Amino acid sequence: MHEFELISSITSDVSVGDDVTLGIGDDAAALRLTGDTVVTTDILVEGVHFKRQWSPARSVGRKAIAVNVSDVEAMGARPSAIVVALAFPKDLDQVWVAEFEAGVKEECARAGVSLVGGDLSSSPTVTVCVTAIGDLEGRLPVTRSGARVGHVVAVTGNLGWAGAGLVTLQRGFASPKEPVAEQLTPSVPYGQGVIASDRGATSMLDISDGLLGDLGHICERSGVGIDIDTSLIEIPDPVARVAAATGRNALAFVLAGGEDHALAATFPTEVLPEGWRRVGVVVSGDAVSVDGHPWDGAAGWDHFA
Ligand SMILES: Nc1ncnc2c1ncn2[C@@H]1O[C@H](COP(=O)(O)OP(=O)(O)OP(=O)(O)O)[C@@H](O)[C@H]1O
Ligand SMILES: Cc1ncc(C[n+]2csc(CCOP(=O)(O)O)c2C)c(N)n1
Ligand SMILES: [Mg+2]
Repeated sequence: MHEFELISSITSDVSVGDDVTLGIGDDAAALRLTGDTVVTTDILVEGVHFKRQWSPARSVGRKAIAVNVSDVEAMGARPSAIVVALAFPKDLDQVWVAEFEAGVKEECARAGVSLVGGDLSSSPTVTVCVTAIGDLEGRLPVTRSGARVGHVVAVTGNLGWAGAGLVTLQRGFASPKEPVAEQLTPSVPYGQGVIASDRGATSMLDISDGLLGDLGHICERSGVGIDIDTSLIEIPDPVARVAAATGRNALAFVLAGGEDHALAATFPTEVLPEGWRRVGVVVSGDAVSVDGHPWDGAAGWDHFA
């Protein structure tokens, strides 16, 4: 199949939301948003973020959308639109590309975003770059810099699952299935970003590199410390099972495992929105601690370490 046939087959059945005034098919799309626009991009590279032996194409397509929309959620914006650039080897099976695009559309529907454009190229390995756009709808962005001493630190979504899934896959296993599924496609708590913003969240981010590492960004930008109270941390059963089977520390998966794309935020009061759970408190200082002590385990993911 040639490039333009491929584009037609990908874009023939795309439906869009009311904020799209011009969808796929021209040099650019047009959107009519009601407030300030948030824009974010994240890249997925074969061998770095996924392996084709581990991930069905559909999961890669879904993950590419999920990890980007979670950044829009983390700003307290309503996810609006997505563009997807895909580069892949010339000899890649066309079914792979079709399934990837099906995954993109499936996750767009789950996230409530419109696919409004993209790009295709050939490349030695599969690379996906997505840009996501969100509408603040009159709200202020929830940044990383608004945490103040005494605020409650809370999370919504899964923690530890994707990291446990990665270790499972690295050891050559495909089960337990739930953590593996979360590694292949994180379940982002869609809708919670706007809810947190409306409930007064003072800072927020999505957890891509591990809870402690990412909360460190809030500490740095807000000029505070954060203390995590491990008595408040639940260890999900499948995560505990992977830890036991691999001789690892289950708490380390939850605190330092990456790629769950849960949301973490600080709130000025104890009363949290439904679905959020308290994990700690903002303290004076400049770093994240665990039960009052520095964490001596591995920090979060670093692409260039
Ligand atoms: N190559 C780049 N050029 C310009 N800005 C960049 C570049 N890479 C990252 N940034 C910006 O730096 C900030 C932090 O980016 P980073 O990728 O660490 O955060 P993230 O996207 O939330 O996390 P993750 O990539 O782990 O999901 C963001 O504002 C991002 O737009
Ligand atoms: C094949 C394979 N090897 C390793 C990993 C683990 N991994 C890759 S990127 C990342 C952090 C988030 O990335 P980013 O900061 O780019 O969002 C993690 C934990 C994986 N998913 N697949
Ligand atoms: Mg990024």
